[in-house]
Amino acid sequence: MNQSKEQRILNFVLQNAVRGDPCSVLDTIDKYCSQKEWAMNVGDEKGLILDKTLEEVNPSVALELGTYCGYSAVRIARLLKPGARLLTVEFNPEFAAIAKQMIEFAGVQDKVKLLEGPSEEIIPQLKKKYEVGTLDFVFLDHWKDRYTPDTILLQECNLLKKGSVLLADNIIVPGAPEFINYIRNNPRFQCTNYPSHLEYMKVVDAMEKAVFLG
Ligand SMILES: COCc1ccccc1-c1cc(O)c2[nH]cnc(=O)c2c1
Ligand SMILES: [Mg+2]
Repeated sequence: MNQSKEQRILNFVLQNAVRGDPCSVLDTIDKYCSQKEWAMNVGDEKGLILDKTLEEVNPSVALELGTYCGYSAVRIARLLKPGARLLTVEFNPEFAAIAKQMIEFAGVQDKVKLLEGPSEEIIPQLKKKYEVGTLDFVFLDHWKDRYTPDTILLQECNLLKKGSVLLADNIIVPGAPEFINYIRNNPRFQCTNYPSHLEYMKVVDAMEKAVFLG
């Protein structure tokens, strides 16, 4: 059975990156996906916006919705302070299996907990099953039509506190117009738009930061 693109990306990392070196893993994925096969990693340009937001927030507990191959999980985990942790949610079992290996190869497995399943099922389990109090940072990078319902669910589950930061990918492409309408018209969030480009392409994209005001 021929390999998936995600398996080819992982194999390229296993053969070309330095085990235990997150930056080497990120650079190797970016090299493969810009030169050989495009893939929906947040990438190096929008990745810098993610880095800067993480350095501002310096989260103790971070949540990622949409793991894919684990690129942004590695990107986030490499910047976490000692004792801080990332919970990352992936619905697709094939992607989750690839991401698990990617995270372990990068050596950040002690900081990352990969949760396989639909976000709408996992979010309500975070407090009791995964011992989460509140979330300092949430990266939304999954199905665009889940951005709004999952943001509402995070609030309903009391997982956000004053100052919690949401960062959403793909505001332009594929686009999340309903989320933008919801979050920018919601007085409980302070929003900032970050223009950028679709990963590995000259196509315009953007990220949106939304700070929960409590
Ligand atoms: C499967 O579509 C791939 C694609 C095709 C064209 C343009 C954008 C995207 C795209 C880019 C992303 O960063 C994404 N991030 C998370 N979940 C996505 O579905 C996603 C899709
Ligand atoms: Mg994305």
